Amino acid sequence: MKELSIHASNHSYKVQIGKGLRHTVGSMIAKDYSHVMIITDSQVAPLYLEDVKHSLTGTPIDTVIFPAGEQAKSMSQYEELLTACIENSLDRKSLIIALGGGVVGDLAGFVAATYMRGIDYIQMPTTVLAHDSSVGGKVAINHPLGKNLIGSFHSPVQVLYDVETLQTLPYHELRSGYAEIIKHGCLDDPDLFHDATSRSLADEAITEVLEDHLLKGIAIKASVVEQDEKETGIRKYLNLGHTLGHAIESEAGYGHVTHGEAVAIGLLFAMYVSKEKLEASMPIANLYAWLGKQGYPLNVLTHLDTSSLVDRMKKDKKSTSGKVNMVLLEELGKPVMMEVKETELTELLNRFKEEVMSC
Ligand SMILES: NC(=O)c1ccc[n+]([C@@H]2O[C@H](COP(=O)([O-])OP(=O)(O)OC[C@H]3O[C@@H](n4cnc5c(N)ncnc54)[C@H](O)[C@@H]3O)[C@@H](O)[C@H]2O)c1
Ligand SMILES: O=C(O)C(=O)C[C@@H](O)[C@H](O)[C@H](O)COP(=O)(O)O
Ligand SMILES: [Zn+2]
Repeated sequence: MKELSIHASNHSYKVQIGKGLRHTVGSMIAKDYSHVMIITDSQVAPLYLEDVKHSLTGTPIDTVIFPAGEQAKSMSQYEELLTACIENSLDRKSLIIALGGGVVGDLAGFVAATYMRGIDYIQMPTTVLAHDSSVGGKVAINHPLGKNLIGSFHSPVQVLYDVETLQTLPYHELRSGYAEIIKHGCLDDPDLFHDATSRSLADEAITEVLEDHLLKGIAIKASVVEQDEKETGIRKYLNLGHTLGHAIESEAGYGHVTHGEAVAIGLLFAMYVSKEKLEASMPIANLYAWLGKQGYPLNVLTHLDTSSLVDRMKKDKKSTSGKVNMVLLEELGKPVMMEVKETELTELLNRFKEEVMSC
């Protein structure tokens, strides 16, 4: 098992990564709790819920299963989960376990952040993408007008990543999660970027390097969130590719394009803007070709209206007074924040659609 410690403002927590951890959760939890509520989704539950439940002995356990998918990060689903907490008499000494991908982590984490003004929760990620979402304490639900607009910072008390669960992950979800690995490579590890984008994700051999890529991604994320937990400075860099990515997700309708698929297009756009505004040398053609070969749905952008996307980008959490701030790259491994004016953004997005996305 691999382990690293993250120092959050209120507490430190361990990220433990290994095979079969779902069978030993009970003995790995550091504290006694009055109640444990496992929150998971309808696809993960039949695969792993019993294993986790079985490992927890001696504490009353409740389980809540919600329909899988991005649409669950909604007000109505959030309210249902809070109702389940109240009906099951969870108290301030209770623990929530978020068993699943980023949707479960963000939603259950937001419930934990707000129920009785905040109770403990453990992240048990089961997707590649959740190497990112389970670390750092950002929890949120979506609003029809924008991604993750309702949320909080609430760090987990532990992250238990059973990488054996990734064996059942469908290929398109593995691919989706790789967008965040590539993002972490762009931000702080060009070798990781080059290594990941020189492989075929459909190849069986990816499982041999996957754990290494996940560990590298987690280490980069951990280092950033330790330095800037509440995103007043360098944490904004973790949003590389998300200014357009989030706009695509909400404009297309949550769940029509996965988070990772949208971020992949957003990464290409961030590279394009970096090339145009900073004269940065960016591997745009290589990344575009690699994403296409892996089957990322790159054509979704052509069906989305530029001015609607720009309006959505103006509502991004990094924007101030409607001014869009994007994370750009001076070179791979060197992120920088930059304001992009509305007219320029519209022009760049139109040119990006024509020059890059219609090849
Ligand atoms: N909080 C953060 O820092 C952060 C970071 C990145 C992304 N996110 C959020 O994460 C979400 C995306 O997460 P995701 O891609 O994990 O999506 P997800 O949680 O919807 O999981 C993707 C699909 O895979 C299924 N699944 C999960 N684990 C499985 C397994 N082991 N085997 C088979 N099927 C499995 C799920 O049921 C779902 O259908 C987005 O809402 C995004 O905004 C948050
Ligand atoms: O942890 C962060 O900070 C990130 O930006 C990581 C992103 O991959 C993630 O999608 C995050 O949820 C986006 O945050 P948001 O503040 O733009 O909603
Ligand atoms: Zn993301």
